[in-house]
Amino acid sequence: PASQSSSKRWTLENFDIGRGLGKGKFGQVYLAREKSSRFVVAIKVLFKNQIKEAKVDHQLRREIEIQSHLRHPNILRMFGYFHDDARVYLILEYAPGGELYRLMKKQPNQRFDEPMAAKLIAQLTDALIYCHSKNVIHRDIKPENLLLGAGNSLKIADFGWSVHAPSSRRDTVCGTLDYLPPEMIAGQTHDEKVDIWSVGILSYEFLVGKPPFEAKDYDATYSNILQAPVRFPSHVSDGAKDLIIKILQRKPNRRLPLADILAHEWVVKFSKEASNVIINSSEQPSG
Ligand SMILES: Cc1nn(C)cc1-c1nc2c(-c3cnn(Cc4ccccc4)c3)c(Cl)cnc2[nH]1
Repeated sequence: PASQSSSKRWTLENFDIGRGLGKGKFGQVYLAREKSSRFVVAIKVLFKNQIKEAKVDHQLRREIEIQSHLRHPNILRMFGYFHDDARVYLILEYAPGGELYRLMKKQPNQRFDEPMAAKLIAQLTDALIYCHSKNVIHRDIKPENLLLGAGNSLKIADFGWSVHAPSSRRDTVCGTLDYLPPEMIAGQTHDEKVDIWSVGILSYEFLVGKPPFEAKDYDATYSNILQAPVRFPSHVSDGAKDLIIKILQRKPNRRLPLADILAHEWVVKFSKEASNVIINSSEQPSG
């Protein structure tokens, strides 16, 4: 709503705070409702001392700068932010479907059918085409950073790692390596093609239920990302295999461009088909 322009001075007084929605490394997200408009949002609360200790305040500033200026149906909106002496509050779009990986874990065999996977891949690709058109690379596309809006629409959240391309990562990678391309784990300069690699990893994970280079430990994963051939279970169709192999090319320039992913026959065919995904009906708000 126009009244929620990001230039308005917000304070906690403007909101009724509801239940906790989730926890991240630096803070917690709460359901909230803006009092005058009764508009429902998610408020991410981050502690200033933790941010300073971890020296990620530049990352937070970048997340705010980037996410508050992006406008796309598959990118979680940031409506504004405010802070008090101890905390920073990000006013974010509320995604009623919750975290994508939870929905995936609920499916039979903990993976999506081809129509659902193709729909998610098409939405993710569309959002990244938009980001790259603004010279923004996300760099941290993984199931934990994907939420579900109304109608199981995909929402990219958490731009904490996004930068303007090209870039050479200075901060140490923490958390899983599974979604990072060879050039990033080797600490080389990288560009927006790192996000294409993540689409390939996620495409595999949506259809198989786990990422292709997953291994028992960090070093084994590292080695797999750099040299292991991608292996597919027999239930993965030839069309899906063709797409994923064309995306997961170790040389960035050989990767299928995002526009060609959207136009790939498997994506076009299945993103139009109805999917029988089990939605988290218990969590859908009534009405
Ligand atoms: C959970 C959940 N269940 N249902 C039915 C809806 C949701 C929901 N969660 C969100 C969330 C949400 C919550 N946690 N997280 C993870 C997190 C937390 C703190 C820092 C970084 C990342 C995101 C958001 Cl931002 C935005 N919208 C959300 N909606």
